[in-house]
Amino acid sequence: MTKRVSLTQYLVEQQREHGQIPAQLRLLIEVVARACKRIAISVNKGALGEVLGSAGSENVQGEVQKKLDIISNEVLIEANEWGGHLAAMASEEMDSIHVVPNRYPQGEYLLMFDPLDGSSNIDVNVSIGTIFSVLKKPNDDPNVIEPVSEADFLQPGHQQAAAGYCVYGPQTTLVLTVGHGVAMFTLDREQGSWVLTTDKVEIPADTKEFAINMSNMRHWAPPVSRYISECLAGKEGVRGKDFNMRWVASMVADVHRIMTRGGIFMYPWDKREPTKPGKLRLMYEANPMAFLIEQAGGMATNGTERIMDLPPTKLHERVSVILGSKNEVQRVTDYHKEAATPAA
Ligand SMILES: O=P(O)(O)OC[C@H]1O[C@](O)(COP(=O)(O)O)[C@@H](O)[C@@H]1O
Ligand SMILES: [Mg+2]
Ligand SMILES: [Mg+2]
Repeated sequence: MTKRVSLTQYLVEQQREHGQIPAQLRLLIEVVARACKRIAISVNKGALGEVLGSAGSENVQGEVQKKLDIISNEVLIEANEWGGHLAAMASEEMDSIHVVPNRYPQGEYLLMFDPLDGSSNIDVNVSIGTIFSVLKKPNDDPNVIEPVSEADFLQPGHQQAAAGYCVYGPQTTLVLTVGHGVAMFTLDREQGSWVLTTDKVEIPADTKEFAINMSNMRHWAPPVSRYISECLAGKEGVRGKDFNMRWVASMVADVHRIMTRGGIFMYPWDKREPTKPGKLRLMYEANPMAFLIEQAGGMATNGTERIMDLPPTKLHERVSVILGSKNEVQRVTDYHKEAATPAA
């Protein structure tokens, strides 16, 4: 029988043998993983646990909050605030940052999360998830006590110390990077433990599968229309191969499919609200997913630039997202560059 490796064992190995993560970060990830287990329990209760339906409130972005959005947000805050590894948290569901109260020990990390991703899928029993990202507080000199501010969070994605997501689907799976590859852990529901099920995830560079909300087609920019119409032309077109399409409408589930078998995911800028860079959030969705995708050998851009190099200007910033199999993301990015270059 092959030896089962738990999340704790994996993280301890990363810390001790490879010197890749400090103890504080290891403990912080374990707290987040425990919170995800609690969220999974609520998700699994469904109609029996009064967790379905709208909460009757709106978040800072004007989106209707579901009960599970609020429950998941509370679980993550409650689990993390007394852990002693954090200075503050920020969430898609909160207007501003949540500083760890000073009755609890203070840590040097900042945690950001989309507590419940794919909210429109909660009530219809389709896969949803939690996405998280960890940054280090810029001034972590223990001799200088400075209050945490929103500005501390505005670091580009390449400075993330860790990122991950948990997908609540037929299986509950935690996918994690601390900057040295990507590992997947499946929740053993009987034992209540995370078991390493895939190490060193690798996304194939080529794919025949794309994920985009096709109902927005008429609003897309020309490079996106060009790419998708070439995919749709199949074997007879310039690509010379048939493509398949998938759209779960939970970023976590769509990205998890790409992590597992490759593909390209796009939620690009479109003409509906030209001043809005995109629908997805840079800090809670795009940056952590870009970190995971790159760590698995894929690529993530906003059409022209690497997502993880974008300097954030505000907490709830939006961004255009193109990520997944390297050669396809490169192709869409090249189309954007060509479109921006005036013909000679
Ligand atoms: O319904 P649309 O426009 O296709 O949008 C789907 C996208 O919106 C999101 O649900 C946004 O996430 P939230 O549920 O956290 O707001 C993504 O997960 C998904 O990719
Ligand atoms: Mg989301
Ligand atoms: Mg959400």
